Amino acid sequence: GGGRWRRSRRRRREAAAREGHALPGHASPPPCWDGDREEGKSCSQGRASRRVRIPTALLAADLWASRRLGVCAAEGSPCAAARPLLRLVEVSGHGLPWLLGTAYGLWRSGSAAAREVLLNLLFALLLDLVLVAVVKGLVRRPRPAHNKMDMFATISVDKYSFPSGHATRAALVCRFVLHHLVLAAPLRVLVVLWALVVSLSRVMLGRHNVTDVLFGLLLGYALYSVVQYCWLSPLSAPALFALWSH
Ligand SMILES: CC(C)=CCC/C(C)=C/COP(=O)(O)O
Repeated sequence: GGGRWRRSRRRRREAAAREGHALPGHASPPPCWDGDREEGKSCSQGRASRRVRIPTALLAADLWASRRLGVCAAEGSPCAAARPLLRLVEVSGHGLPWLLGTAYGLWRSGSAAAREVLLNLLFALLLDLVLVAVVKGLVRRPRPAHNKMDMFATISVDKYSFPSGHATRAALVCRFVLHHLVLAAPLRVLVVLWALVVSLSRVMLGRHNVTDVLFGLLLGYALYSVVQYCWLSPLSAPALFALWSH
């Protein structure tokens, strides 16, 4: 009796996973993701090379929390009125304004010290873009099903979700600015708040799942340590700095 009940329950769970919906008492069933199919579909239908296995309970909790927090994901969402504001927050953490702004600052900078800091910020931003693109391309986690893909200036790997590029940039820039700029305490708090709001807004806009953002923050935090370790200076990279002396 017990064995048959367990078998039939397992069959129902597998069928639910194939169809991408949850059983009563189970937040979400998918056991893995495959970058070319919507998350929540059975991996038995995907190609082995594209599969990423992660604990089912963690994935289910992640999908459940991300759906609940995606309150500005579309026009009909509970907090749709806040969507335009969050899209402005999105622009504030986008790679393009940061790259262009830093390059412009570098071009206009009058002091050697400012040039050194800006050159390292540019290096950090480029390293971040490459690293995120590589991880997205390897992991191939699809964006949440409730995401509306209306972001500006994306590259091909941006159809993938893990990790959040905005979250890595927010953590990286936050650490960089706090370390290299002399700011009054209220401004330092604002910088940290900006990084947190950019990260939270990724889930609220439906762009990302919670784990994409948490991993992105960790990656950006760690990346800053790499940038500090490889710090470019007139001593370590004389050829680069010689570009400005002519
Ligand atoms: C085109 C350039 C220079 C950068 C792309 C920036 C971008 C669109 C990142 C995606 O961020 P999320 O992974 O947080 O959605």
